[in-house]
Amino acid sequence: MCVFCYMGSKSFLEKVAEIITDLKKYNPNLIYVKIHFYSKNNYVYVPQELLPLYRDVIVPLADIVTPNQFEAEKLSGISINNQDDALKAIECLHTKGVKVVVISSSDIGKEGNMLTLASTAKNGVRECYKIEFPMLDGRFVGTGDLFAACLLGWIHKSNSIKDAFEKTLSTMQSVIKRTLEHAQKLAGPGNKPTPAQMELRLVQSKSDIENPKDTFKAQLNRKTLSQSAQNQAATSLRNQLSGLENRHSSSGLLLDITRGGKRVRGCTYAQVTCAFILILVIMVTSAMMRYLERESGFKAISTHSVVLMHNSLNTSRGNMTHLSNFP
Ligand SMILES: Nc1ncnc2c1ncn2[C@@H]1O[C@H](COP(=O)(O)OP(=O)(O)O)[C@@H](O)[C@H]1O
Ligand SMILES: Cc1ncc(COP(=O)(O)O)c(C=O)c1O
Repeated sequence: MCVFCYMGSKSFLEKVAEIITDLKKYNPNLIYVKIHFYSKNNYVYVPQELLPLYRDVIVPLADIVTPNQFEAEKLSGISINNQDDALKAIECLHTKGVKVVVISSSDIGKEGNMLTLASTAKNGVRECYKIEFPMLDGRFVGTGDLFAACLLGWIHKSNSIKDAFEKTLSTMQSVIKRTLEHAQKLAGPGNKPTPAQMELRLVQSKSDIENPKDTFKAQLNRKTLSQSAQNQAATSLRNQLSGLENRHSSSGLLLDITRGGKRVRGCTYAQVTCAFILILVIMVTSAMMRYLERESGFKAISTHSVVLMHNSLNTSRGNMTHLSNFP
């Protein structure tokens, strides 16, 4: 497993992409998690010009991403104002190839609440859960990191997104409540805690991290994608398919047969066309034979066989036939 978060420079990011690609080649089971990277509370950590690199190179390499609402908007280009928008943004990230998309926080729930969404994509099937809870009054640092770490740990242990999501939320809320209570005690009545006083009470929350309480139940999101989102998803799919066609036409291949990601056989357009013409010629010749036999009383016989070799198509065998005059 491999987790990356904040990277502030283009060359670092490019190197990360290179390393992940290499590591995945050696170990296809490697899980690469892209956690939040960009911003919090509308504050942007990384240079704006890195966004295209994150969006187009880094995210497609990731198995799991855990953006907050603002980052999900930036990565998908979709402004998230309600659950339908959130589903569109999630769909967009899935179509980039990400298997698990979790929006770690958003303000699209009920007034005063935070809403989180966790979605998986397996064989084209989407499973999306949501959990809503009250937003506490305070700015916390490191919550995105803790969220991603807990989620990854539980996905690894239980292999169920629902279970991992519920346990993660339970830990988060325990840690945050403990942190806020402690910070308010330190600050004194009526005072706003300082950022230092708001430092997450991680060590004190060891048991809540190891054994989360059974406090949160994730609801299956029964809301289906709106027509526009479906169209958008279909467009992405079409784009993907056209990308596939381009790849084939650029390699001159019509058909690729792959095993373990490696092309084991391929046919060019020319090869497939030749095969079709040959089949057509054989069918027409044989129909002519039958017709001439019927009309003339002659007998058509096959005198020899010719083996037609076609380099990358399977070897095919066809009969060359001619007419013999029998008394
Ligand atoms: N103000 C808050 N009130 C309640 N929970 C919070 C609050 N801020 C963060 N959290 C918890 O932390 C998790 C991650 O928070 P988020 O704000 O998405 O992190 P980041 O923006 O750092 O990626 C949320 O799912 C939530 O459980
Ligand atoms: C520069 C920087 N600031 C703050 C954070 C903490 O981020 P968050 O509060 O979103 O977990 C990180 C974590 O990656 C970071 O790299």
